[in-house]
Amino acid sequence: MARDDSPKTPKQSTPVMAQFHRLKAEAGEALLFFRMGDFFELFFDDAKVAAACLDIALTKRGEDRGQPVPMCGVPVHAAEAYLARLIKAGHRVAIAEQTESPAEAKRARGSKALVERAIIRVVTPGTLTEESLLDSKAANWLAAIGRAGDDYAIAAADISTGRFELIACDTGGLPAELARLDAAEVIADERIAGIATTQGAGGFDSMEGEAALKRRFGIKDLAGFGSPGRAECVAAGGLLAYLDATQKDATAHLAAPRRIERSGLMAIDPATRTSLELLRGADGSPATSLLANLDRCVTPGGRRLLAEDISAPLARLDPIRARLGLVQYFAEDQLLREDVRTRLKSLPDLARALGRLVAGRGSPRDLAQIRDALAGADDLQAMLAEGGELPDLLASLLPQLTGHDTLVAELDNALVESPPIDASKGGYVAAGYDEELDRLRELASGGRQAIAALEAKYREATGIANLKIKHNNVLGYHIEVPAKSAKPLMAEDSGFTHRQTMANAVRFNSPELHEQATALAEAGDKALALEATHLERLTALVTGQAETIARSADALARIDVGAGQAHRAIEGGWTLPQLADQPCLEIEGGRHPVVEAAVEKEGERFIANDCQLGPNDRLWLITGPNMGGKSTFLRQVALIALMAQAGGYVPASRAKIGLVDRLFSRVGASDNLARGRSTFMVEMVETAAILAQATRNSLVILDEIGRGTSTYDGLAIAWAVTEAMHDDIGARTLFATHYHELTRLAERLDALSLHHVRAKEYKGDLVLLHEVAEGAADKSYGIAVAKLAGMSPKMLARAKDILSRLEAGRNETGGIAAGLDSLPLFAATTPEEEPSDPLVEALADLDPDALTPRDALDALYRLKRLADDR
Ligand SMILES: Nc1ncnc2c1ncn2[C@@H]1O[C@H](COP(=O)(O)OP(=O)(O)OP(=O)(O)O)[C@@H](O)[C@H]1O
Repeated sequence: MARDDSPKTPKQSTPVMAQFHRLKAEAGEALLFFRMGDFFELFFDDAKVAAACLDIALTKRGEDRGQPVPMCGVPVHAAEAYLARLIKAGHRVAIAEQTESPAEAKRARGSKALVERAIIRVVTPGTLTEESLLDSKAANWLAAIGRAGDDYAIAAADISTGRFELIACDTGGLPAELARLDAAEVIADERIAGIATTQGAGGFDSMEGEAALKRRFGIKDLAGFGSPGRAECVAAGGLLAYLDATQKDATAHLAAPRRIERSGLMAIDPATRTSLELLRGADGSPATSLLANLDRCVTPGGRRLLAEDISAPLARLDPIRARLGLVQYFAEDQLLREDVRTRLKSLPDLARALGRLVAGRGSPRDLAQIRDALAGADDLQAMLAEGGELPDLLASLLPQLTGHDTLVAELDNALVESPPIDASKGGYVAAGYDEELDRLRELASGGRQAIAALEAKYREATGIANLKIKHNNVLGYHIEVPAKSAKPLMAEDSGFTHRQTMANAVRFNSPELHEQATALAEAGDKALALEATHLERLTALVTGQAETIARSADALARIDVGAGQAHRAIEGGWTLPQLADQPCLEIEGGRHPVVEAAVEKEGERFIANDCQLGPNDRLWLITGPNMGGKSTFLRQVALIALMAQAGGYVPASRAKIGLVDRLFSRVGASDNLARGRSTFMVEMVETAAILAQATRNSLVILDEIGRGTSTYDGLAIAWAVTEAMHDDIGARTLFATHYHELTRLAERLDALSLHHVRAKEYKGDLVLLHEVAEGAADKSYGIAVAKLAGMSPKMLARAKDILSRLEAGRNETGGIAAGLDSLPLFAATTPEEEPSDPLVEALADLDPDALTPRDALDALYRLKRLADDR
């Protein structure tokens, strides 16, 4: 007999396993959390994956179709923490809940009935709303990519706050837009080269998308949304279908879509974002980013908005000036600024509380957060309105902070001061709000008193001093006495009914207790049910005003960013930038905020530098020793332009920024981490992208491009890139290089000028001055930097020897650029300081006629030592 036919290994699954298989088929690739009582269980491969990821025990649960069933589980009350880890590790999780209680199942379908289960939600990285799963400082975008012919578009939603954006772009623009959003999850229904996406849930169709948008927002025509194009409708269709598929019956919170006009924003590609360390430092940590350095916001909403401002600086004068006007208003009035910040600090996260309520996952505490935040917004409005002449942006924000008086009053009357997150135990509706509820609560509390009185009465009647009335989930209320005193109560006519005998105690019931307990439970149940209806009604009241509440949340966030930026500007002694619409860039006393903070922490001073780029001098070629500060200078110029266009003050004593349409920052191969492709290849691809996209109005930072290949190839590429940048593109460009040969380009290219970071040798040691000066560097000081780094004297001596041979060879042949023309190397420059030679200096200092024989011998030893040092 074949093994499968044995009665012990039935081919059919048990009913519960059959139910599991059905739900697992529905969940697809998502891990299935299968609710069984107090646990979410995972089976088969899901169990293996989850056990490994969560570091929990993998067990077995009998057999299914002849095969053992691997299983692991997490307790329901702690599920959120486990979910967080699975989501972080990139998994999606389908939650299958029991949709009826075991008692209901029995009542409906008999004693052996299986409890109904259904997937109530698929938790994915882009569709989170729970506070504990989200980063309060960052938006949480789900992005869907749509395509119609050659046009692409992104539909992006952050359902934790209800933001919804439609962005039209070409394939080339996709990575930049996704990088701006820093999306938690990207879905598509086809593969898109270079972008990691997961499969959506269908709906990627322009007609379907249009219909879904109309249905969702109850409109007849999309003209009100700025008539999104076909690709945008495809993307929106995919996004809405995915939200429906993951949220099931709950509706995700979405405001009307905002079409993002990319021309209104400074374009910044992913490589530039990484290189400028906007949201994460080079070590990947947010703590060392530009954002962390700038962030003085006091609300989570403000922090999220600042991150967006930094990720998407503006490229139009008026809106930038509006933001700057707000910052200036707060910068110039310290008392007002502090008052605003103190008030904001105490406010809850309005946008996210609203997101949870609209998504159907709201709690009584979320309602109280709405109440407190809206009341605070109203007070803030009243205070700010007294301020006389207001900057335009603030004047337009103030009305958005008010208008919720009735709602606030209702929530105020209805809720206790600090209601719980868990609604199941009640206690969140305030006393005095509902007479019926008060009556039921009184009954319940009267019942508890009556039970306490009963306990006293029984003690007295039985003479058992430690008789107790207790409560548990199995027996409900019962009387418990020590085993040794139980005998009289066991008698037929004692008035007590025996329920349970334990090792040390015996439990009883009595008709009186039963009656009181039933009354108590009924009153309690009714009170709970009544509170639940209030919760539902109040939630509906709030979600009915979701749009205006979301607007209040946005206004609070903008005010927080304005005041926070002002605070940071005052702290750092920053300046209000001037914006212009010609391609100029004038920075006096510019600083790199993050490096400055790091340098100051070490007790040193950061050296401020100027930069002047304009039509006649738009390409700076910067040379100088390693560690001299070239990269810092380049990045600080880029950051100042970015911070100004994000609408904030800048770390400089004066700054005039001609609007930058696109910002590029590239770091040479050897400074970059390998990302699968050869680093040199990455560098070339990225440089090609700059040459293809940069315009006259762009700002380009090139840091040692061309270094990752052979010297000749590298120089040739750097040379050609510089020429193309100068002649064809005309973007404002800063190019740091170690190829001193490039400085010869200054002879031919009118708008190119030479600069260097200063250094000098003092008594054989290199001193880095971190000062940017005109002209090219006199030499590269590589060996001196190696000495600073602690390389051994023997190694250094050998390197010096090799260097002098190489240089001799170069002089004979005319150097590596000999073939280009007959100009001598570094012809454009006059070295600022002759390199000093300690041996020559010591010799020059000697006056042989004035020496005693003893001095002469000492001098000889000294000279010998200096010669050895060389
Ligand atoms: N303006 C400045 N004032 C004070 N210290 C500075 C300044 N600029 C840079 N530094 C310090 O010098 C270090 C090196 O700077 P940076 O990386 O910009 O040099 P670099 O010239 O680009 O070097 P490399 O060519 O090796 O990449 C910084 O980490 C910082 O500590």
